[in-house]
Amino acid sequence: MEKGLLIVLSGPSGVGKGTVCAALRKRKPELIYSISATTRKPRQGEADGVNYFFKTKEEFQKMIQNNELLEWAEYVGNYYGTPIEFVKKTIDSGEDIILEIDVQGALKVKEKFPEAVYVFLVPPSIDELKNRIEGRGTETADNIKHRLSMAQEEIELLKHYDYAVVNDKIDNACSKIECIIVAEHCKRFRFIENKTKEGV
Ligand SMILES: Nc1ncnc2c1ncn2[C@@H]1O[C@H](COP(=O)(O)OP(=O)(O)OP(=O)(O)O)[C@@H](O)[C@H]1O
Ligand SMILES: Nc1nc2c(ncn2[C@@H]2O[C@H](COP(=O)(O)O)[C@@H](O)[C@H]2O)c(=O)[nH]1
Repeated sequence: MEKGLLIVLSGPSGVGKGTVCAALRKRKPELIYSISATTRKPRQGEADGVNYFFKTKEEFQKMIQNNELLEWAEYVGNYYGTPIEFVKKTIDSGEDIILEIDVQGALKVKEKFPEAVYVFLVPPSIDELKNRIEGRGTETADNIKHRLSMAQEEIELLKHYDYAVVNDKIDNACSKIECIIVAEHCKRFRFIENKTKEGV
């Protein structure tokens, strides 16, 4: 059976990754979303097991020690990581899964899964990124400053990605990601062709 795609979506904080994923969920309900573990405190309206698995630092360290994470990173004073079991199970069953993670984490995934699909969500401008993260109203002024300074460094790592999608309008960004998924499935013919040649 053909394996599912592992799609890694990154981009600076506030660019709209969560918003675009929420819209994609409605447009493409068959796509599976990985739920990350984090030591960050839940924001208003966030629920354990829905937005994140909220962990203490000790619980998170245990997950690292037990090799339960595909990747993990420290971001603005908190830990974030992707539980590996669910990702493996999903792709092995032939379903596509999307990881919404930061750039450091994405580059770690790339070391283990170079064949995954790496998509960078780009803000229309730095001013708009600032407006969005401020407008969301979830972070303190200091935290926003830190996130925006990370954004400058993260955008320089765009060259490691397969695709750049500008999140100007949510529908445009979703359409482009849907096109990428279709294209990547069509590209898998190379893999099938090689297997046929090898007589597998
Ligand atoms: N295309 C868009 N146009 C205008 N506003 C947008 C757009 N996409 C997202 N936003 C707004 O920008 C803010 C940040 O979006 P969101 O929380 O999805 O970002 P994020 O990249 O997931 O951030 P983080 O990495 O911090 O979780 C939200 O208030 C959201 O409503
Ligand atoms: N490396 C990882 N980064 C992750 C993961 N889950 C989320 N994130 C990223 O962290 C920042 C901050 O998120 P926030 O919810 O506090 O705003 C953002 O860029 C997320 O995409 C993960 O499992 N690994």
